[in-house]
Amino acid sequence: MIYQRVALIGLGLIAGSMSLAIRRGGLAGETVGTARSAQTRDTAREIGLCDRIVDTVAEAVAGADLVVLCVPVGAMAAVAAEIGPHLAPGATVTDVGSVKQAVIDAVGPHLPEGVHFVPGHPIAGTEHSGPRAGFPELFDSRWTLLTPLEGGDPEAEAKLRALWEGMGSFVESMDANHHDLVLAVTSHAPHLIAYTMVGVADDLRRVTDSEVIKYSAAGFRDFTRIAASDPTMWRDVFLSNKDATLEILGRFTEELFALQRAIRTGDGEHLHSFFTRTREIRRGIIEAGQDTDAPDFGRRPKSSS
Ligand SMILES: NC(=O)c1ccc[n+]([C@@H]2O[C@H](COP(=O)([O-])OP(=O)(O)OC[C@H]3O[C@@H](n4cnc5c(N)ncnc54)[C@H](O)[C@@H]3O)[C@@H](O)[C@H]2O)c1
Ligand SMILES: O=C(O)C(=O)C[C@]1(C(=O)O)C=C[C@@H](O)C=C1
Repeated sequence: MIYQRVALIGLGLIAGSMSLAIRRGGLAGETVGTARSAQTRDTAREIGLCDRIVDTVAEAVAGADLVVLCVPVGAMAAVAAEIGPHLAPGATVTDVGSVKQAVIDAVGPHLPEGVHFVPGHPIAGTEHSGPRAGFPELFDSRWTLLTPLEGGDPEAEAKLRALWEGMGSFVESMDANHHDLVLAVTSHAPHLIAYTMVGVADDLRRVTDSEVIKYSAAGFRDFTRIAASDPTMWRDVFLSNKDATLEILGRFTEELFALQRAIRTGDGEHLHSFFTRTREIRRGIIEAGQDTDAPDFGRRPKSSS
C-alpha cells in the first residue's frame, strides 16, 4: 500500500480509471471521490467507482495523503482554491491535466505551506468521458509524465511515481514547458487537425450530398474517433497551451503549403522524398523499441543504433 487515502476530484474517465487501477493493485487503503454534479456522484455510487463517494471537496480531501485533481484544465484553479483550506499537512496534491505549466500557475498559489505539489499527466485516454468511461487497464504500458517543481520534495515525487507504476504506467519526469511543447506536437496539434478534417468532411457531405463519412477508411475513422473527444477538455487544452500549439500549427501549415504546391506543380520528387522521410520515422520508432503498442515493449534492450 502506497497511500492511506487517495481523494479523486472530478469523476470522469481518468479518475474512474485511476480508482479502478488503484483497487486492482491494492495501492491505497481507501479511495474517496467527489464530483461537482449530483448526477455524476450518484452514477459513481451506483457503479462502485470509489470506496466512498462524498458530496463536497472538503469532505473528500479531509485526511487524504494524496489528492488528485481530475477536472478539465480550465477548472483546476477554482478546485484548488476550494480544497486549499482543507488539505492535511504533509499531503501531496497532484493533477492529471493535459497541459502542465498552466496548471502549475493555476494551482500552486492556492496550496498551503507544507503541502507537496507534484503535477502529472498520464498519456493515455479515449474519446469517452464521464464516470462510466473508466477502466482499470487504461494506464497499462502507457507513459505518465511528472513535471516536479524546482525545490519540490523528492520523497513525494518518488511515492507518486510508485503509484503510477503500480497502476501499470511507465513514468518519466520532465520540465513543464518541455512537456507542453512535446504534447503540442504529439497530441494537441493532431487533435486540432482531426477536428478540422472531420468538420471539413461533414461540410462537404452537406454541400455535395456525397458519402464521405459513410465510406471512410481506417485512417479517417480514427480521425472521427479523436474528433469525438470531450469538447470542454479540448477547449481548455488549446486555450491553456496556446503558445506551443500555435508554434506547431505554424510549422504544420508551412509544410502543408509546400506539399500543396508540390501537388499543384506536379513535383513528385518533393512528395516522394517527404513521404520517404516520414516512413523512416515510423520504422525508426519500431526499431528503437519505442512503440508502446509492441507486445515486448519495455522488455527488450533498446537498439544500440
Ligand atoms: N480524456 C483523455 O484522453 C485524457 C487523458 C489524459 C489526461 N486527461 C486530463 O484529465 C482531466 C480529466 O479528463 P477526463 O477525460 O477524465 O474528463 P471527464 O470529462 O471524463 O471528467 C471530468 C470530470 O471533471 C468534473 N468537472 C468538469 N468540470 C468541472 C468544473 N468546472 N469544476 C469541477 N469539476 C468539474 C466532472 O465531474 C467530470 O466528470 C483533464 O484535465 C484532461 O486534460 C484526459
Ligand atoms: O487515445 C486517445 O483518445 C487520446 O487522444 C489520448 C491522449 C493522446 O493524445 O494520446 C489525449 C489527451 C491526453 O492528454 C492524453 C492522451
